[in-house]
Amino acid sequence: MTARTLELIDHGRYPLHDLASDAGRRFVDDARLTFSREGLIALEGFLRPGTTRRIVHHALSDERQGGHRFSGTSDVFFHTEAGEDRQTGLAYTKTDVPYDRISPLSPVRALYQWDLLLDFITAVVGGPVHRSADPLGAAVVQIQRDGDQQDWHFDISEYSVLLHARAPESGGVLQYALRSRDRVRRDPDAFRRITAEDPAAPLRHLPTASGTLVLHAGSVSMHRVTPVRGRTPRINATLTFNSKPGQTLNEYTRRLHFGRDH
Ligand SMILES: O=C(O)CCC(=O)C(=O)O
Ligand SMILES: [Fe+2]
Repeated sequence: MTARTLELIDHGRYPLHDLASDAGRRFVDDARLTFSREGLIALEGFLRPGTTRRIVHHALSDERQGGHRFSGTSDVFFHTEAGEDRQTGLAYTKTDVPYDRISPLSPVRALYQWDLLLDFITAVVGGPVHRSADPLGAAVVQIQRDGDQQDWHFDISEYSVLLHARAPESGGVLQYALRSRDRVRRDPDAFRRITAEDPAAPLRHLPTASGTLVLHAGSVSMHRVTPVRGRTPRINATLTFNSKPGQTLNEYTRRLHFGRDH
């Protein structure tokens, strides 16, 4: 299983099986530095082309059989802050395939269950991480078509790995405000500046590129996905992790994104 999972990635460039070697240590040191400076790392060409093709194939058939079309608004904190329901006011759309509807044959499942990926994340974030225990949101495949977008939010999970499988013709950029949670919670003006893309509160941008693995700390950096444009859908998988075992989403978020609670 592990040997075969290794073949899903470019392990010559990204030696997840050999982190104790000189090359492995250099790779982790670089990733750790970038993660602490930028709040995320993006490993281009991490997935082999055959892997992204298989993710796309399963995403499109899983979408037909178990995809949930979301259309609406949400609280940027997903109800994790008592007494808060902070909305940008934007109605947005996207389609999610929840974990229990992702094909067992999709590489997304093999990669989520792969212990070497867990070891790599642990090394980069500097402490043990665990897979989510959420039956629906632990790992999600997202399909975004022309006009779809995800509004500003903070993730409930501490860490997300994003697997970019297909890039759209344009749009579909991950924008984030580095370590903005405390600022946004305390200061409505900070929130307004970020969502208005005020140059005084500079945002970081990450376009979608097929094959890239992104690791980000989405619970502390407010982020969104800009509107996708064109006929090619954006296809992305989100795998979630926490420093504590047994963590889940909440009912609000499950109902919002999957239309059901279990
Ligand atoms: O699709 C992405 O790049 C990010 C999605 C996201 O923010 C999320 O699933 O919470
Ligand atoms: Fe997110």
